[in-house]
Amino acid sequence: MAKILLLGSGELGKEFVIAAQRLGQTVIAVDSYANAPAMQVAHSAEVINMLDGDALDALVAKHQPDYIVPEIEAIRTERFYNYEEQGYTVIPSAKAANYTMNRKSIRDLAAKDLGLKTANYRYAASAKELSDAVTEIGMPCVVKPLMSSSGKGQSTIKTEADIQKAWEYSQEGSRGDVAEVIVEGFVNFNYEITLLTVTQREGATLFCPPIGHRQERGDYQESWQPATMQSEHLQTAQEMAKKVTDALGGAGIWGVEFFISDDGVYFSELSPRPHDTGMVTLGNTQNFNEFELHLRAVLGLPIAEITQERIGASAVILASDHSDNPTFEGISTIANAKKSDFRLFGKPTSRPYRRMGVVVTYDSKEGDITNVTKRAKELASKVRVLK
Ligand SMILES: Nc1ncnc2c1ncn2[C@@H]1O[C@H](COP(=O)(O)OP(=O)(O)OP(=O)(O)O)[C@@H](O)[C@H]1O
Ligand SMILES: NCC(=O)N[C@@H]1O[C@H](COP(=O)([O-])[O-])[C@@H](O)[C@H]1O
Ligand SMILES: [Mg+2]
Repeated sequence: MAKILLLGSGELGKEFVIAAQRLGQTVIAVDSYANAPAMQVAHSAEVINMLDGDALDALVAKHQPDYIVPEIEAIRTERFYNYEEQGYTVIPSAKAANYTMNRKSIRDLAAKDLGLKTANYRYAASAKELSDAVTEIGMPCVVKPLMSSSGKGQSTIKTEADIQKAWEYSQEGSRGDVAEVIVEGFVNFNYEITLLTVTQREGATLFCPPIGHRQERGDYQESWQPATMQSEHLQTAQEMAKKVTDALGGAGIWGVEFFISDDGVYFSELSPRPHDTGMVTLGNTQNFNEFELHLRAVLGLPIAEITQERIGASAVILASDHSDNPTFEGISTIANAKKSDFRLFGKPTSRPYRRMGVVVTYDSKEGDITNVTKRAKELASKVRVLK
């Protein structure tokens, strides 16, 4: 029986804990607030500021876990290297968690060291530097805090007048203690995908069928699996995913994000953990969902194969207001729909655009992916989060 210290307890952690419970593992769920989704299904919970290295050290010393499993990016990941030296196993590895929490480390690794094709980019640490970077990159361009996720602090600059706003917005959305931003040339892609990639302690790197998705405000709205794509683009994406996960090292599932445009496949970024767009696998589109695959990789259990069992889609249920007691309207309507299912995450509070639940739809492999995606979107739109 392994003891897992889960650092971050949102919806992705919750499904991971459920997978771990099914295999009889013990999980301590950690986050910065009480009653977070994964805490509701774990053996025990801890509330700490995970950016506080000393608090993190104390927690690891107290629980002496077999596996440290980061679920969010905003963690004092520099300490992970010490834990590895002390003999702890960090998932997928200290380097992976540390590099991916900062867009600068992962982008320089991918573009400079590994030579992967990415958008043009610059960094900026002030409004003035941002203005200079925009001149070099050209408009439109995308600005993101070096430390943020789910599109927080992200905006697109289309005209000179947007520059100051983009800087201010980036500073509001930045997590952690870094003010710097990345400025990326806007990639005019035809579509974007997440390639769920599984690395194992022993055994080959495995790939899930590609997931297509649509984003708004830098945050995912719908995802579908499989994404229709040319086999040569898929092969290029798989090669790039293998290169970057090999360089970061360790075992686990990764969500590797790509843009596919007329001039080929661009690497965007990757999560060293289950990916939000991968919630589509909760519709049993595969023999193992992304959380079960992550768990197997964490525990070092072999994965004989990953197979697509049916097609599916997911669509998010977002809040529109602040509330300390959010409730839902329209649940019986979506419960009544065929070939679909849903999750409500149990987040104790809501805020505008906070993801509170997800709808999944599915069909047989002969079904129509556009139709399945349309159904997911329509069902999700029937739910309202009330304050
Ligand atoms: N350079 C770019 N050109 C065009 N679109 C972009 C670019 N960078 C980001 N986007 C759009 O914004 C979305 C979010 O960007 P990104 O994945 O970098 O943000 P994030 O905050 O890390 O999101 P998450 O944590 O959900 O993965 C992308 O999926 C894409 O739709
Ligand atoms: N794109 C990353 C992502 O989807 N992460 C998921 O969102 C949670 C935070 O949600 P919150 O901001 O609503 O607390 C995280 O804990 C993780 O499960
Ligand atoms: Mg992303």
